[in-house]
Amino acid sequence: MARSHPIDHYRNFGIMAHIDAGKTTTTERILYYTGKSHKIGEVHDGAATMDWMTQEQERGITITSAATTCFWRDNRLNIIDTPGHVDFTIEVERSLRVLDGAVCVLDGNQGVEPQTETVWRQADKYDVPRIVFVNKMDKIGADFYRCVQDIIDRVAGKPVCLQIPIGSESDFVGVIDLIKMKAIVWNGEALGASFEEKDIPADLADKAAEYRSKLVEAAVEMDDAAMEAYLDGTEPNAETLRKLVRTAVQRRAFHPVLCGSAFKNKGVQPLLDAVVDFLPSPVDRGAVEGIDFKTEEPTTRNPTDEDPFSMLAFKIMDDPFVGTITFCRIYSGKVEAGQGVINSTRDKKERVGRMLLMHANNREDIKEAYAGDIVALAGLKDVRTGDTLCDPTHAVILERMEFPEPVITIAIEPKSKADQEKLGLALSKLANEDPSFRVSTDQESGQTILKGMGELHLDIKVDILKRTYKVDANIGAPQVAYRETLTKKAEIDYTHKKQTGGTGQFARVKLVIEPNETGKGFEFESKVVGGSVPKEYIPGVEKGLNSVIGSGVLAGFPVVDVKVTLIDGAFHEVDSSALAFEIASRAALREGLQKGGSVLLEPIMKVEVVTPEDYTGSVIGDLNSRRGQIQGQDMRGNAVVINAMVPLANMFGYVNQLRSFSQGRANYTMQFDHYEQVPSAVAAEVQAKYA
Ligand SMILES: Nc1nc2c(ncn2[C@@H]2O[C@H](COP(=O)(O)OP(=O)(O)OP(=O)(O)O)[C@@H](O)[C@H]2O)c(=O)[nH]1
Repeated sequence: MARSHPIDHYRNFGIMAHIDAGKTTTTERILYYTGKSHKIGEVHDGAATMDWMTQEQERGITITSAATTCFWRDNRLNIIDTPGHVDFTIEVERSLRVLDGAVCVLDGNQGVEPQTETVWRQADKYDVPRIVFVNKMDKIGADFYRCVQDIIDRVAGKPVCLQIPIGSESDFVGVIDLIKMKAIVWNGEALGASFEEKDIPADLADKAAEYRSKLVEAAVEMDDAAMEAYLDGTEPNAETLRKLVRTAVQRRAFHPVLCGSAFKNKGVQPLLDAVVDFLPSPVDRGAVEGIDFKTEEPTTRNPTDEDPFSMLAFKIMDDPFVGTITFCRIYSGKVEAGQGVINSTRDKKERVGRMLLMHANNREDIKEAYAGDIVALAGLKDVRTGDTLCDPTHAVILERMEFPEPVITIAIEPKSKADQEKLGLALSKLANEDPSFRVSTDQESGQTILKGMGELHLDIKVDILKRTYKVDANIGAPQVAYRETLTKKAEIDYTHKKQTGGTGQFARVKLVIEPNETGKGFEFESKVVGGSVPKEYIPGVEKGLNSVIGSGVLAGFPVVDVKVTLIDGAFHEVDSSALAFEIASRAALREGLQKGGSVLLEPIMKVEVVTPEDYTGSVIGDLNSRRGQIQGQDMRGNAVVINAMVPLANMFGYVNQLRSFSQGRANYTMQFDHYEQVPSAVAAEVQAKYA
């Protein structure tokens, strides 16, 4: 079997928008018009096909990112759903990496909203070519031209109109296509309403001419010959004009703007045309960079079927019908169901079992997939988001991923035995889907601890546990993941002796406890000679030490970067046991940590605030009051980017505070940077709270 479409007929693109701008509705209409989704689910009925999970519908944000395949004008479109919330930067960034272009949907009444700013700037960061769709032109207060101006004012974009609207609000009937210089008018508002090409209405002739010149002038900049011809009085024809606009989008020279009303079924077909005409194919995006698995040298993979097979897993989801599915983008080569591949990121063999193509309402089993495809794989063993799967004989690692340390924790306590079982299952699935989410057990209390990157991140996981997995549980308040370490060397000689009838307990250990290199964690070594502590008791010693390492002496936080050496000890023929050595070592280490000047460490976050200039002063003042250290300040487009290091403990509730003093226009992202000693005044407070 051969590929269905040549790779330059592929468009892997995302739709990005502020909440409620109409991303879901637009996607639904695209799926309808491309003929794959025949039953349309309105968002307000809660039946939309892209929003898979109840949590998303209720919160009105799209958390998961799914990919859907459809076809338009003999092109193969893969729509990659992009989430947009600040706490999900990993998912946003992951999906931005695998898509070649994007459609930015604006609410025609609201223009560029705060979240549009966020996603726009993220797309800038990843250099994603994009076109703009001004939606909701039928809505009261819709103003196309204000939206265009907004793109300049708010995000320093370079809008160039390819269409202007005919009518507005309830009189919105269609658009003028400035490339063809024709009116496109829809016959009614019904789904699937037909449309006709007409002459431009007389009252819009001047406006159309004005915007047409702006378009042509911007377009001819892309090509010397076209520019020369234009200066000599010849405008490019429609085909040339489209090519020039395509070049402009690929070079990020400007952002073409279209308009319509997804809800009233107007403007969606021309939007699809624009996706095909202007957004890049995988070929336009060129070779992808990677690292050769064997030589560790930089290498590349070309977007062709002839190059060795490689693909990147960008999203793992739990599907009620087929179990775990892994969404992958194939960058080079081809792959068949049943083929053996290597997960080069983890150096593990895998077999490609079932391969699925996801459409909006159905899934199709496929036997082969090719460069450019986005496929869903069922039944992979151990693949995480960001892993590369490839040809074992030409292995490559496409991306080395580093996930930020999860630094917020909450405790979760299932209410019954049945809940405990459900919880265990659910948590292992969630942890596989999202590498920034981790689970551990508190050794002291036996509680299950969830770790994540932010308050909302964990909030949503808890929501999923309760709703999707029906786990009934008590949830603790979110806490900072503090750590403890020691500052100086200590030597402890400890004897555990107990004599109460029958056999007694006896164990003596001599430990050297010292700071270890940062990042080395806990290390233990036994240097005992001459059998003063017999070998069979060493596991007891280690067990005792580990129990303290999990929960330090200051406030019960894990102890890091400590080296413990057993240098000597003593035992008793009858009274010694592994248990006695465990007890002795435990007590010895606790004493050592006290003597070794234990301190608390706290996570310091690298915070990036992007704000309109007006709020720069307030942002900086506020960060200072949060014990933040400003690292620098820069311009990105017309926004100010402020970088700071701030203790996580002082970042709770930041999102609301920032929104309130910037009218919702400033945004931030943060990620863990390093651990640092808590200043003593603050440490006393923390200890009082947790000890
Ligand atoms: N008047 C009007 N309403 C629209 C249009 N498109 C979408 N809507 C409505 O706007 C609301 C939000 O639309 P969605 O498609 O859910 O927006 P979204 O961007 O996907 O929102 P999230 O999934 O919450 O991020 C819904 O009530 C839609 O019916 C439009 O063209 N005109």
